[in-house]
Amino acid sequence: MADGNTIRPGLRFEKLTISLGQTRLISLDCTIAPGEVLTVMGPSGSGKSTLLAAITGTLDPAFTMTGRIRLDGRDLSDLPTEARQIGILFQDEYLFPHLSVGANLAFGLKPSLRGRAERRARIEAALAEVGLAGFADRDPATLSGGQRARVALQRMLLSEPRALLLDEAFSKLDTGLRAQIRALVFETARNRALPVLQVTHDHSDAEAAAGEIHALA
Ligand SMILES: Nc1ncnc2c1ncn2[C@@H]1O[C@H](COP(=O)(O)OP(=O)(O)OP(=O)(O)O)[C@@H](O)[C@H]1O
Repeated sequence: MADGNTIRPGLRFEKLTISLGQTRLISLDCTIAPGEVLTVMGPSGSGKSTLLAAITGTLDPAFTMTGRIRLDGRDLSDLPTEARQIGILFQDEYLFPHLSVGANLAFGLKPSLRGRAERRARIEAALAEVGLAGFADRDPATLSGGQRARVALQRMLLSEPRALLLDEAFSKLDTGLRAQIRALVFETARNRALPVLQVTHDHSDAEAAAGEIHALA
């Protein structure tokens, strides 16, 4: 059913509440516009993972959710997880250790993309974009932490997400690398007009995002 909100681009939380029994964990009513970042901070147990689960469609039935989450106007509750077009980066890159870098990136490609040459070209272009041209046949274990982070970013982007979630995505990187990868991720999100929701414990992540901060109690 069309209404004023259905055409609004970005990731929108419409009077979203998530509770566990009588305890209200999340109360959110805002829009993350394309290219903007919302940082969610809060102590352990405050509901950060719960919010991410609600967005990806993996919320445990123990929680009660009211309100809506829309992505580019579409109500996400109508869609299964795999159809939500949400990209996620975690603190671990989750690259498959027994597969080459190129084979890892192939997991990001849409199944509808057929043709070996086209798939190979997409993978090569994704690697070149982050300074890793020629790395397709490398074993992930031979890459530095920063290189692995860039492969994980590109694998996620190959799936053509329409929003990006960062789950403590930079917390395993040391200070210099953290700033570098973080700048790359935020710049990429701006260039691709992706709304970003980042969950972090780190104030430098929040400052670097230069967006709104939502504190959970
Ligand atoms: N499946 C579940 N069933 C019942 N309670 C749960 C379940 N998953 C999480 N919780 C509870 O919900 C609350 C929020 O948990 P959540 O994992 O979202 O916190 P968090 O902010 O991500 O914490 P952390 O920073 O430690 O990862 C906690 O009190 C947790 O114990």
